[in-house]
Amino acid sequence: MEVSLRPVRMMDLDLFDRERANPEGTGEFQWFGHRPSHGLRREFAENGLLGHDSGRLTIEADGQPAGYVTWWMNSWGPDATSWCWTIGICVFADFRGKGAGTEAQRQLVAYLFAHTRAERVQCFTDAGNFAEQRALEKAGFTREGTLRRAQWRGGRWHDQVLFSAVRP
Ligand SMILES: CC(=O)SCCNC(=O)CCNC(=O)[C@H](O)C(C)(C)COP(=O)(O)OP(=O)(O)OC[C@H]1O[C@@H](n2cnc3c(N)ncnc32)[C@H](O)[C@@H]1OP(=O)(O)O
Repeated sequence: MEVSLRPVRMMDLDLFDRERANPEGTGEFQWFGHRPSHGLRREFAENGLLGHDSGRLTIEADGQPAGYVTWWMNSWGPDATSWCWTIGICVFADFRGKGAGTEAQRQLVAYLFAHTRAERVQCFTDAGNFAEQRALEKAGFTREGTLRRAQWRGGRWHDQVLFSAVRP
C-alpha cells in the first residue's frame, strides 16, 4: 500500500466527523464520548490545520483518505527551551492492520524533524493498545515507561505508555 501525508482538504473534515462519531470509528482506546467538531472547522478556516504549535495532515493510502496524524507542542521545562511534539493518529477502520499506521507515523517523525527544530517527538497510548504500541516500535519509537492511571475513559482510569523518537 502506498502511504503518504498531505494537507487536510475541506472534504476530509466530514470523514473525520464520521470516524469520530462512535467507538467503531475511533477505536476502543480513543472513544471519549461525543465531542464537538466546530473547533476543528474553525481552525481549518483559519490556518488549514497547520499552525505553529499544532497541526494535522491527512493520511492517504493508495490515493484514498485513510486517516489523519496530529501533533501539538508540549514542554518538559520552560517552553522556549524544553518544548517537544506529541503526536496522535487515527487510521480509518477499513484501512487498519495493513501497515498504514506504521508508515504514517514514520513519515510524520521525518517531517517534523525536517521542518521544525524539535529534538524530541513523543507519543502516548493506552497500555492495552497493542496495535499502536507495535506500530510505534516498527516506526522507530522507543518505549520509555508507564504513566499510571493517567487517562479517564469509559468509566475508569487507564495506564498509558510513553514512547519517543529523538533527532537522529
Ligand atoms: C498516539 C495515539 O494516537 S494513540 C491512539 C492510536 N489510535 C487508535 O487507537 C485509533 C484506532 N486505531 C488506529 O488508528 C490504528 O489501528 C493504529 C494507528 C493504532 C495502528 O495503525 P495500523 O495501520 O492499524 O497498524 P499497522 O498495520 O501499521 O501495524 C499494527 C501492528 O500491530 C499488530 N497488532 C494489531 N493488533 C494487535 C494486538 N491486539 N496485539 C498485538 N499486536 C497487534 C499488527 O499485527 C501489526 O504488527 P505486524 O506488522 O508486526 O504484524
